[in-house]
Amino acid sequence: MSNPKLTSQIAIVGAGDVGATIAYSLILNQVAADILVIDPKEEVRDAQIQDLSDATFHGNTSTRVRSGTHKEAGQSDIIVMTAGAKQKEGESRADLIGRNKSILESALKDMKPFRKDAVLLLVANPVDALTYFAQKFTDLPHTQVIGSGTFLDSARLRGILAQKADVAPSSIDAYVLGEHGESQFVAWSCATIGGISLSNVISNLDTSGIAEDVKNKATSIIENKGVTNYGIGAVAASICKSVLGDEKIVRAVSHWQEGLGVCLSKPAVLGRKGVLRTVDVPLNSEEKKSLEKSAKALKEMVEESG
Ligand SMILES: NC(=O)C1=CN([C@@H]2O[C@H](COP(=O)(O)OP(=O)(O)OC[C@H]3O[C@@H](n4cnc5c(N)ncnc54)[C@H](O)[C@@H]3O)[C@@H](O)[C@H]2O)C=CC1
Ligand SMILES: CC(=O)C(=O)O
Repeated sequence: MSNPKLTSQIAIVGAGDVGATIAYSLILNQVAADILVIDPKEEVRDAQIQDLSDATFHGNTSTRVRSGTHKEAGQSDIIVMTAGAKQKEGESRADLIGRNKSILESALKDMKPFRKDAVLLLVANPVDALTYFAQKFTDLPHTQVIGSGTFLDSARLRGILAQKADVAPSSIDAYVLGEHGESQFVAWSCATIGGISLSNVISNLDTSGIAEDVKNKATSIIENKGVTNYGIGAVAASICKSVLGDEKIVRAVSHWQEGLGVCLSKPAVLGRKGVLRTVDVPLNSEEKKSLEKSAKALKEMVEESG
């Protein structure tokens, strides 16, 4: 069935496993009229476009998928940056910074000038550092340059808690905050199920074990299949939908933190202008220290990358 309301254009920069899965999720969820796919590997790009187009011939016939240039990407409503190297076994997200920072800088240079209301969504890793650099490399307002951050980790956390409490994940409000990486932490003190404090619903929760499982989930998937693509596909498409629909949904995404001098994840209200505002959840003193530790780790990562 066609959707006459679809008018927006989303550019997917990087047509590898993650870029293609995000595009697929955008098609299934009928988020945009046009999806531009940009990748210097033309054969891979064109094959992904042909395959993705097959998904638009039944059900969602309103979305067109085509190849584009970096310049065209800069004129899109949303630009999703997945271009870059992914972790090989034994590598951390932080190990990718040198390679992915240069790819980011050259890709963004080729996209200029940006449409004034464009929202730039960083997905490539290390996502918090790349969000910081994308803000430096463009003249877009900081609020329009965001990273998928710990939205994915928070979804993983909700999945575990939902199983333990035997409730739907959507009834759980629980966040992983800070870096999408080693220094992330769970804000246990403000986690709720159906509005009730988590500790009143589930007793004897192994909080440190769960936090470790969430942190290590990507590594264990990558060890066995070489990539994580479906979780981020759903998460990135959901951010795009919230932005284009000006939905004002609250999600933990990476964005500029004035007081800390880095980009990291805190819950934020998402709308057409990107991050409309940060939601400062009340953290206990231990969690406040974890947030500062995460900011320090990210600052060092950014400084060491030159
Ligand atoms: N933020 C998150 O939660 C997640 C982030 N990722 C990250 O996403 C990134 C991409 O992962 P995959 O798609 O699996 O990698 P991939 O290797 O399958 O695809 C990357 C693509 O980027 C392309 N590329 C390189 N330079 C480019 C440029 N200047 N312009 C356009 N395209 C360019 C490559 O040709 C390649 O096709 C990695 O950094 C990975 O760590 C992956 C999963 C989750
Ligand atoms: C690869 C990655 O960042 C993730 O799946 O969380």
